Amino acid sequence: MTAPLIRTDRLDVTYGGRRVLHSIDLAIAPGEIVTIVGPNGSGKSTLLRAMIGAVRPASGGIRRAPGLRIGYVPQTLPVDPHLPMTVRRFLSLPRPVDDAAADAALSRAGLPHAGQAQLSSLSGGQRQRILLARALLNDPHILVLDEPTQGLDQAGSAAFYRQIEAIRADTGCAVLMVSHELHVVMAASDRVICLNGHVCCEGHPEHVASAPEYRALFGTGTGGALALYRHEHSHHHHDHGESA
Ligand SMILES: Nc1ncnc2c1ncn2[C@@H]1O[C@H](COP(=O)(O)OP(=O)(O)OP(=O)(O)O)[C@@H](O)[C@H]1O
Repeated sequence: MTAPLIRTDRLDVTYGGRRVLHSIDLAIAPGEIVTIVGPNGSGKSTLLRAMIGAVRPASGGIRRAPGLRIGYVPQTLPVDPHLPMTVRRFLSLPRPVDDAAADAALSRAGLPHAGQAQLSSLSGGQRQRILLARALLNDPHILVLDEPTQGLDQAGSAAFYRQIEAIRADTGCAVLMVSHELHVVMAASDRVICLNGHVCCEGHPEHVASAPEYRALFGTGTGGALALYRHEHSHHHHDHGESA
């Protein structure tokens, strides 16, 4: 097996003595798309932030491949979206980038002509793509996205995840993202990890969607959407006999 880009080893994170992540073992291989799902407060953002080095583990380790470049997409725009500022200028904060790099990143993110647009004029979906473009500027080995489709409707989310898949196909980067919408991301994920302070279950998206641990957390509320997904995309679906 190829060496992972990032791996955690019995990772624990505590806030003020309260443990929010417990003994997480997780490895991301080059080029794979991994989605973390879990209820509110289950530690999803904390896990991402620990993996990029923004939160210190209480115990356990995190190993990153030497020279690893990470592209991080935060939940929301880190500047006031009403400030008068063009997209092009935003992409040069905090580090100036040349026009060729900015254009390439905007194209990859699916907004090739947005450079001169004002940030304030963008829709929620377009703003997410600008954040994605910014994360692509340093040609990352891995993209890390924290609920990138928050506030988008299902069609907008699906389009965003297709863009992520296209970027992976073009650049070969790995993707680690948090999502609430398993039924929307499952088509674009190689592996899903269901988190609730610890790893409840993981595996192929359809395996996780039908796992009792996942259903205990989320109920069967996505059953209809899953059926729709299967109907549309997997006419030859059959059970691979995986067990939790
Ligand atoms: N900086 C912090 N200081 C103290 N507690 C925090 C901090 N950040 C998060 N927490 C707490 O840690 C727990 C996990 O939070 P986290 O944001 O990682 O969960 P999440 O799964 O991403 O949640 P959501 O789905 O609501 O975004 C929550 O109980 C949260 O209140």
